[in-house]
Amino acid sequence: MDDIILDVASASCRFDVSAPTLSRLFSKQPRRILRAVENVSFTVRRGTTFSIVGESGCGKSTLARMVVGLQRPTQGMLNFRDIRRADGSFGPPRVQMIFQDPYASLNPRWRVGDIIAEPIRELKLRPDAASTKDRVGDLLEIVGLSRSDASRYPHAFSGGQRQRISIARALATEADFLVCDEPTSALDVSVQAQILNLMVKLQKELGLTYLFISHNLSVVRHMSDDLAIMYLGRFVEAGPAEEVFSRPRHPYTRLLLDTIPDVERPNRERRPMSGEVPSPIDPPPGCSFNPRCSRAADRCRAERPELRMLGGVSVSCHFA
Ligand SMILES: Nc1ncnc2c1ncn2[C@@H]1O[C@H](COP(=O)(O)OP(=O)(O)OP(=O)(O)O)[C@@H](O)[C@H]1O
Repeated sequence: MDDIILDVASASCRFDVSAPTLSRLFSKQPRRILRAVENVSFTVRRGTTFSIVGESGCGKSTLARMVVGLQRPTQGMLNFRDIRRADGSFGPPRVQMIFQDPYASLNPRWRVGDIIAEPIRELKLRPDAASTKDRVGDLLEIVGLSRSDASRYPHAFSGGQRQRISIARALATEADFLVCDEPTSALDVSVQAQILNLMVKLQKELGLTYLFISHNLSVVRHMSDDLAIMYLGRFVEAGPAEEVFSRPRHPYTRLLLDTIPDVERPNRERRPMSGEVPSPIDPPPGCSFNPRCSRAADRCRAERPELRMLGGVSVSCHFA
């Protein structure tokens, strides 16, 4: 399946973080604009996983929130294309978000069965209480829990099980497109793998499309079809995941790759990520990565490199 389901064109999100007007006028401070996402373009193909990776504060969550409509872009467009579903209906995909902290996103006072049934009732996806209950049971089994878990409360479950409940609730809406914002980063490594495997299995079985956000390249390594590396609000490298992993062209991508363990090369030297991400309010001139780049030259400090295509991958580096 190669049809485009999401089209993002030159999307930006800027926040005005100036002091309140009066105090700004008295102290003659200029306006302070934070560029959380700057001029980002990409497409997501139906049934695939598009991953966005970058350090904390690079704008991943803001982009995810724009995709689900929780944050308006200040420029550019984000468009979901109509799709034909298995039941024959035609229309925009149903989009749901899965958050990092499954406990915070589940109402602790509700039984799990009610949490999962709520969207089914709200969207009138089942004709009566009995078939809703049946569907809840099916969903619990689909995510690897048991039907009897419906009567328990969220606190009775482990972090990994709670994330399974979040996934079941998202699927209860008959979602086609899941925006997953660091869905495993609050979990132990072994549990992370179980949740990722579940997501891969569900994608295959249900034809789901994922926009997967992570700060950790190793998390997305085995599940991404396409990958974008984000730095200070911009994509610095984007393309087919295999190509980016096997031939990273941007120095920042290489740095991110250097920080993750490689089972095939266990003795490889692993360099820790050094330096701080500059402020998105006052980004450095030229390439925003230049203060941390070992290869930075005068040109990098003066001129911002545009994204250009190199072997099927777009890269913004003067020396790629
Ligand atoms: N509503 C807001 N008002 C002002 N600034 C914001 C707002 N939301 C996000 N930001 C800023 O935008 C930048 C990008 O934040 P965002 O949360 O998108 O990054 P992130 O890559 O998801 O980081 P993290 O992984 O830590 O959540 C940060 O500097 C953040 O402080």
